[in-house]
Amino acid sequence: MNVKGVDIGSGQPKVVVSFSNHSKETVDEEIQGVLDNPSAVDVIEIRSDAFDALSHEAHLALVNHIIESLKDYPILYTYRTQSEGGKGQKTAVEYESLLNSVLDECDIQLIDVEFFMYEDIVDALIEKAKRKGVLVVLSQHDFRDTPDFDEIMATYKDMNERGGDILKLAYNPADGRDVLSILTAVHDARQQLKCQVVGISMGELGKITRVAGGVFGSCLTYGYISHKAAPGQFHVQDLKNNLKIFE
Ligand SMILES: O=C1C[C@@](O)(C(=O)O)C[C@@H](O)[C@@H]1O
Repeated sequence: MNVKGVDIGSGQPKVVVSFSNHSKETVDEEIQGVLDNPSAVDVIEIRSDAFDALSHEAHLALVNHIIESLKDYPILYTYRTQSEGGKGQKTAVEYESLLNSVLDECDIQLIDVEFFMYEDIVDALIEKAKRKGVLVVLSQHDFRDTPDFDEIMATYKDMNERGGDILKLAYNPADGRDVLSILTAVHDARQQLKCQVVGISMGELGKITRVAGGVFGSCLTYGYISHKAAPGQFHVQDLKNNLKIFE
């Protein structure tokens, strides 16, 4: 899948930088960080749950400011709710309405939709994104546990059936076996499903999934420039350097 010249799903996993700690000033710092490291970044993730204090208009204006400043990069819009480990406190109805406005008013290429949101909301957002030509990253996160292998596979399969373009699961491992479970599930999902997949094991224990995930079939890996968006993330420059080992 080619998005603004970035071929997601071929070659090494593409490096997504998460912009996750926002005021207008920190956004500008992060934008500058990308401009200073242009080859370390493939995709920009706007973690807009950090904008909760802003009005609806100011939120959209800040999203558009980032898009305008980084025109050459594919943009992934993500509003991560508190129940999935983000800062977002919006209700399901507010979540749907915000994502609808972003699809209408912002020039994004990818949108993250939380898979375990109400079914009708997820279906409506997928349908609208497809109409607009925006790729859907269906996601699930658990910052406490890793489900067992069969449950992880079942989630990938359900996400595939519901029409996600990229299926992304991120879990917290208790031990090395949990890390292996997600990597094995990434491998098997990639073999069995038509979709692109991402599997992340968070924290120190899971760091290997961020650099070696591509060996098993992960198409994206998330890093940071100024603030980690999740435990275990690498700076994007370190990610790119480490990915070279697997070329
Ligand atoms: O879902 C993901 C992955 C992530 O949680 C990580 O573990 O790197 C970071 C988030 O910003 C992103 O939306």
